[in-house]
Amino acid sequence: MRVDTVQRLASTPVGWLIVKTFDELWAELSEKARTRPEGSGTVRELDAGVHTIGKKLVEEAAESWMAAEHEGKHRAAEEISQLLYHAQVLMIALDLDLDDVYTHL
Ligand SMILES: N=c1c2ncn([C@@H]3O[C@H](COP(=O)(O)OP(=O)(O)OP(=O)(O)O)[C@@H](O)[C@H]3O)c2ncn1[C@@H]1O[C@H](COP(=O)(O)O)[C@@H](O)[C@H]1O
Repeated sequence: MRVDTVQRLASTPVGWLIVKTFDELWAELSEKARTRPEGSGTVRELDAGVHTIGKKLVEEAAESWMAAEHEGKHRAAEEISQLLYHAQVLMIALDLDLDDVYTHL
């Protein structure tokens, strides 16, 4: 593990370690969309289009809900991370910036 990653590690309320923040994921996915590296699932998903991304988003929302009700908060956190990932992919597909969303918060 890289030294800067170790330095950023911190305990969370659910006892996990932070390895990537929302903003860091956004920067990474934006770069992938720009450079289109081979083997990137994000590039594959962007190429599949808004309909496919939207279905993944709804699927992860449902899995987050089910995990929250029946599988406990650790599993819910895992599913919510996937929900955030797919939300970011959908934003990139629509050429939305973070500020376009933040303005509604
Ligand atoms: N955080 C994610 C992430 N979350 C979810 N996914 C994708 O979404 C899929 C989850 O959907 P599925 O429900 O079908 O998968 P599953 O195996 O059934 O998992 P469960 O939902 O049942 O738990 C995963 O297989 C990944 O393809 C993600 N793909 C990528 N990332 C991040 O995005 C970065 C860039 O990824 P690439 O573009 O692939 O390089 C990576 O470094 C990761 O940090």
